[in-house]
Amino acid sequence: MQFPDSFTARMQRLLGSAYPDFLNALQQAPPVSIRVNKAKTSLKPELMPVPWAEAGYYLPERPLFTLDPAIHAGAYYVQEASSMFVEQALKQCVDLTQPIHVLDLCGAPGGKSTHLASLISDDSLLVANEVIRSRASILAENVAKWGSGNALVTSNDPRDFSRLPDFFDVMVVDAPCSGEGMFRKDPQAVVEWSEENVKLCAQRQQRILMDVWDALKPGGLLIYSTCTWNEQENEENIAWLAQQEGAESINLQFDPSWGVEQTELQGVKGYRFYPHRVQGEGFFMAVMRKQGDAEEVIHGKSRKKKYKLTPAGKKEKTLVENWLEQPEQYTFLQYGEVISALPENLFEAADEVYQNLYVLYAGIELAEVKGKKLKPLQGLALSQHLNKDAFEVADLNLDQALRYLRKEDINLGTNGNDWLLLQYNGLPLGWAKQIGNRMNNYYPKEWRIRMELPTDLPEGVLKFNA
Ligand SMILES: C[S@@+](CC[C@H](N)C(=O)[O-])C[C@H]1O[C@@H](n2cnc3c(N)ncnc32)[C@H](O)[C@@H]1O
Repeated sequence: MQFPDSFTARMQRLLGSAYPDFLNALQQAPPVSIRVNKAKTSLKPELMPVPWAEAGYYLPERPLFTLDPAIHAGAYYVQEASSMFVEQALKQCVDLTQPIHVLDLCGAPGGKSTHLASLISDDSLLVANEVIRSRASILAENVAKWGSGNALVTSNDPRDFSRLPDFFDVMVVDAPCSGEGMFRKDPQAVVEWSEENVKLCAQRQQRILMDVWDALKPGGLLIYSTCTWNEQENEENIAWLAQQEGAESINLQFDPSWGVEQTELQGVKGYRFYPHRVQGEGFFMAVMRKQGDAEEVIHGKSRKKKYKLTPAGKKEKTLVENWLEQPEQYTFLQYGEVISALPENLFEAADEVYQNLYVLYAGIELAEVKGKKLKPLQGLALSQHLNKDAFEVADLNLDQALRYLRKEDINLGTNGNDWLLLQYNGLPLGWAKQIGNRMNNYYPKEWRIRMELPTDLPEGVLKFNA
């Protein structure tokens, strides 16, 4: 792999005598890692753990993930290991037992959003945002598959968040960057790299940070990250923010054997990931605390009386209530034909988000009203809070599961007129409607597997027991 001269010169300056090791690591195959959804599976895989992430594991090789139904069920997410370091910032700096408001500003495809969803409490709110609409749909899909039920997926420009002053306790800005850390995984990133682009990225990152800063509560935490190594987009930007806003740099504690490199510029600390030191791609992260006292801001106090969210009708609520475990913890909402559920304590905060942002997906989408009947929705099938006992459930083998996920007609030899929840290894995949001895496949068209199935189907990536 040939790198631009100025990139090489900078990396030589940054790494000194370790530069040949770095170069050598860039020629190796990138490690493959996943993060397991512990709310969906009790499995502890016999795999090497990612040291800084409780549910992170390395795989010995890259399987054909598409052919593993468990990934479609949201039982795990394929995520680059270095970026799982965000977990350390959350665990070390935030009381995760308390209800908090968290923003993942640059969210698609959803690695950090699904990770955050696993770390925060059920009564905390996650706003997973992605400005680019087509990418926001992918984010919504991954958030729905993860199934936490306390996330809102929005598609807004960072500047729109100024409409929510002092709203978030934690903000993750995983900024669009020049992508040097992805050179090994994505040769196109090398082609697109230039000093000019580094400069443009750094300026755009400053703009993004300024645009969202007001939405962070006094005393709130900013987790800033990029997948690049140049200082302009990393330490220099964070030092600039500290100077502009008087934000305090937060120091993280970790085992030196992890290989994470700590840097400091003007008293501001950053954490660097290099492929010759960690099993992961290039990554940078810094943690800052906004000045002020968090106690000054009271959550959930709405200044307005008129809500945008509409509670579901009594009749509809009664019909869907037992579809969730612990329904008493939810408020049931209806917009148009869709009935959804949100943790009850999040109603005010979610309404505030609805008043000010474009919301694509919210909470648990439970059902669509079809005349006098209700059609269960995909969000319910994949929810961590689904009450399976409320439905007729059918187990699929690997071949049937993949055909179902391809949206093919499958025949299980059943007879009836009910909705069927289809599952693989105990993991719900979606719905089918029985019509006598036929069955209609209700898997979402946009999510379907498009590849042809091989004749020899591989085993799943992991043996999941739900
Ligand atoms: C590094 S990626 C995010 C990866 C994601 N956090 C994850 O863990 O899966 C950066 C994201 O920022 C989005 N983006 C691009 N321009 C942006 C802008 N001006 N403001 C905010 N986000 C932007 C990109 O579309 C992209 O999805």
